[in-house]
Amino acid sequence: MIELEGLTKRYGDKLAVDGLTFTVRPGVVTGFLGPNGAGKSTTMRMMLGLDRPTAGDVRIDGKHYAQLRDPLTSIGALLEAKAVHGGRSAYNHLLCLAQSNGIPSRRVDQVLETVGLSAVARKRSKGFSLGMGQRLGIAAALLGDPRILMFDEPVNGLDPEGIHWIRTLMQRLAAEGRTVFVSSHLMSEMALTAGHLVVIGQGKLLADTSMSAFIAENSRSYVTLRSPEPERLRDLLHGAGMTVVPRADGALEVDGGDAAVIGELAAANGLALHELSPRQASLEEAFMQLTAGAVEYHAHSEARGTAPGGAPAQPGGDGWGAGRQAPGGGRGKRRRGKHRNDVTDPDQGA
Ligand SMILES: Nc1ncnc2c1ncn2[C@@H]1O[C@H](COP(=O)(O)OP(=O)(O)OP(=O)(O)O)[C@@H](O)[C@H]1O
Repeated sequence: MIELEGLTKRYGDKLAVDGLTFTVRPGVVTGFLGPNGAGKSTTMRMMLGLDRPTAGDVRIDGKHYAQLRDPLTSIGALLEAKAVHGGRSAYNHLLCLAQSNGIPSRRVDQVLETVGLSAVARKRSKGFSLGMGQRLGIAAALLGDPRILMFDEPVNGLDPEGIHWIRTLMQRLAAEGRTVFVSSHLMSEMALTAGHLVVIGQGKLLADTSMSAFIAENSRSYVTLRSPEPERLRDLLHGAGMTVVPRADGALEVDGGDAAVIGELAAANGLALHELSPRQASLEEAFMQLTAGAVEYHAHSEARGTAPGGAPAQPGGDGWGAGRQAPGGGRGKRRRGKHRNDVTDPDQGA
């Protein structure tokens, strides 16, 4: 396990990490999410003893990183893909790491095989592509066969095959009962990879929950309907206590009722439906809702006419429809000029 308690890091005036308390557990891939500058890399660096906390504590299986005897056998990490001496071959890079960490040299060939670099093992890593560099970094993380693995943006710059490979590897490592902690900005990828999420914003913990609960709690789900008699349908659903918002394209969006109930109600009242689609919110939509108030660098070119996740905006202006509030107590509303490092796009005249 990785246990953080009140973990805090201050750089001058900047509180980069602000009292984080959470536990990363084995057996599941835990995604670590947050907008740019939220403090993810700083947190990971403190976990690895590369930065000293201003306050609080982080323990790896109950110990501080500095107390681990052969750290690579307890925790493996990919922080920066190309943190490798370019003149060295992949094999020699890994061999040096193995020798300085009491790891048998046969592990070098094993991990090269695992990451698919055996054929280029004797070549200088200077000529490696971004993807090969990522694979070498992952090989180093796996070298000590650690029970805990940590990856900072592992799929950055990878092609679809590489992304798929990393996803499968992480899930396999978690299925073996290891602790897998991974940061990424690729929400669609994270949604496929992680079972648990830790989300931070401006250094503070915003969520520590399962993927499904996170999406359910931080996004709105609704049913989209189309009917040749939209007004009759709207009155019927209103009468049943549902909130109905007509869309500009003629569809109705319904909160507060599930598709089966709506379909049966329409049938019982002789109303034809041309569409009845429950809408499952995406991780990206939920993430944007939760973190909108914690975004440090925020462009002002707001997409007018679409809500996060692509739902058309209502005349109410915030994309959630008149009279409704975004989940999370309205944190989802974008407010101009609230954030310290707001970037104003002069072309937008904001
Ligand atoms: N060495 C440092 N000196 C001063 N400020 C720093 C230093 N390292 C990080 N920061 C600041 O701390 C904050 C958190 O940075 P960090 O890199 O941890 O965020 P992040 O969540 O990893 O961001 P990103 O997603 O953009 O990689 C940022 O405001 C950053 O500018």
